[in-house]
Amino acid sequence: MLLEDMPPRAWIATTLQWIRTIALATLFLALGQVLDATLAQQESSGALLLAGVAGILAVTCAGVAAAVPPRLRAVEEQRWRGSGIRAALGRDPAQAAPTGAAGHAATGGGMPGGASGRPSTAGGRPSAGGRPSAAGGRPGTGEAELLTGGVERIAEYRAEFLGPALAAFTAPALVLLLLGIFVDPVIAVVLLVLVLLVPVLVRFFLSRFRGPTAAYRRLAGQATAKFQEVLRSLGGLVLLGAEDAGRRSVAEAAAALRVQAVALLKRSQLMILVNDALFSLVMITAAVGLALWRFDAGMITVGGFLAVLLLATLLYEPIDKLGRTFYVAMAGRTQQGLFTQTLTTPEASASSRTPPTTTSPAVPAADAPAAGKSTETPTGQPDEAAFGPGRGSAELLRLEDLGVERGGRGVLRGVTLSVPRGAVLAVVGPSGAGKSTLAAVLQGLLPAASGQLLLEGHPADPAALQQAAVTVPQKPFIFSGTVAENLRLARPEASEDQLWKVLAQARLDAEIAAKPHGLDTQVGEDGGSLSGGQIRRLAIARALLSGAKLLILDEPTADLDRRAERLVDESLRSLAGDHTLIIIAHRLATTRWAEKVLVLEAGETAALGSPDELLAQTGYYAQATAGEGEDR
Ligand SMILES: Nc1ncnc2c1ncn2[C@@H]1O[C@H](COP(=O)(O)OP(=O)(O)OP(=O)(O)O)[C@@H](O)[C@H]1O
Repeated sequence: MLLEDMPPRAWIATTLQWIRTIALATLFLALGQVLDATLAQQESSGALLLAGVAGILAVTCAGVAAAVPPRLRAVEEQRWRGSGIRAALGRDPAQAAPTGAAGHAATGGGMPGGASGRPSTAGGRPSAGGRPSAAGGRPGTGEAELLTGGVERIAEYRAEFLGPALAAFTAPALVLLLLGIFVDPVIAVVLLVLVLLVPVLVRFFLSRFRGPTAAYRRLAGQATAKFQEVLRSLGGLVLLGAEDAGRRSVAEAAAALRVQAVALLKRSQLMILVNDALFSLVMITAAVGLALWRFDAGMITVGGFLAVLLLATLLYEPIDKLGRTFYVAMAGRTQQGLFTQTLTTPEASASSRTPPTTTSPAVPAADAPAAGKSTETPTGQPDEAAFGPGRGSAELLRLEDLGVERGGRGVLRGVTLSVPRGAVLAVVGPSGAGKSTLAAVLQGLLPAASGQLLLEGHPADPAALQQAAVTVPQKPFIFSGTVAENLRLARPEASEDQLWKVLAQARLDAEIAAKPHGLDTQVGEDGGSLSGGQIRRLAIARALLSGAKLLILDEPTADLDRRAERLVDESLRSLAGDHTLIIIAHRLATTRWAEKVLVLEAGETAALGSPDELLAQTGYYAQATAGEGEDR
């Protein structure tokens, strides 16, 4: 089981450690020979040379072997995280875990804290809530936890524990073999018996830890579940003025976890102490006793005696390794099992968004009216809801007398609006007018306190809204991977053609094509190698790839220079007609091409009309637009 988890490159570290062990053993044997030769007043330069070469080889191998695991860890971390994100967002069970770990879901691993320690039931890790919302098509909070801390532990286990541990556990065989051949087979056999007792002792100690580890994991699961629960119901808690109760319950769960963590740490310290004191003592005492006995019997020389003592220190390596890293192993293997299990369940594998076809737009909108071709009669009357053709198959969203409360206060009141498919609606208004609140309601993140919100003619529940809408935030989430990987967050199975298609729609294709690595260009941490405008357009492309029916853009041109703003604008304009866009805007320049502009003031509809109509009036829109003109 250990071997199947080992990444191929971990063998480099293992092999180097083996060479180091042989080199060290050779050094110790050579030192014994030097001692014998010196005592006998004989030539010892050959043995000295051998000792020198072996010493240098041992140091070199140890140095290189130590450098491999951290690098491998970074690679493993990226691989598992990427795979997890793709699986979580793409619901592709086949991709859920990188190769080499598929079998662990079923077994939960043979280490403590595996199957028994997995708090997936009885108040443990919140399986339902923590799952990716299949409807939402995004990873759930439980998975977010796995994709962050969990992945780190898996990478640590696979890259930094397995290779060195295998080397450490096999080292005694090499040492005893050399001891048997070059010093004394009897001592080698007796020490072998002692070394073989190590696995028994290891099992014993690990079994002592199963209980506390399981308890710790159960409490950790409960604390996480509590935290997720409070987060999920935060809106409700705030509305009810019950934030303190939520805070208290999280604090209680965290306190219980802290107590258990301290207990676990105490036991861990005890284990390391017992390790160091007992096992090293036993091994060295046994080696000294055996060497004395064989020396008395005239079976070994003084140099052989020295070699036995020195070689005995190498026998202690497996226990030493275990004492230092067994936590890494336990946590990593458990997380690996959880990871594989969580991301390969059929529940998590149901894709709910309609994939785009190569012949249709990424967001199908067969009945969408062309941009600027609304049949609407211009109006500046607030509550007429006269945007789009009204009820009917072409209507994507309808808000009827919608009211929203935050902090016990009505922050949106009586908003009535119809948004047809393919329409472009800009929402503007002074700070605090309720623009973000409206966006949150349309994404299913805030409930309506009164009135109705209809999606395609049906009352919209939060899950349906989360499914239908994708938001491009002001600061889009871009992770350090390639352009293609960032796009495929939204649709892991997307073909290169589909990626190029959405990049073209977002007016980013030419810039990506001009880069030497094209779609495989690394975007850097937080998209550091891309400009602000490119990040915005990449996020727009990703939103398009998701196939969501509604794109909500939060200040799409905020903080951009004029050229970048123009490119983002162009990209959005090209989507009009085929995609339904709602643009939350402070900068009114970005709204000039919208079909309709909803002006919110103090939570109410102050005006609704085309930009030209609103400019002809004397309200907020005309004033703020004039103000912007002066600023520029
Ligand atoms: N979490 C919250 N709890 C209570 N009230 C809130 C909360 N968030 C916003 N509000 C209030 O709701 C009202 C509308 O805020 P909202 O953020 O929707 O306005 P906005 O038009 O988006 O403003 P801005 O342009 O500054 O982002 C404001 O009065 C604000 O104080």
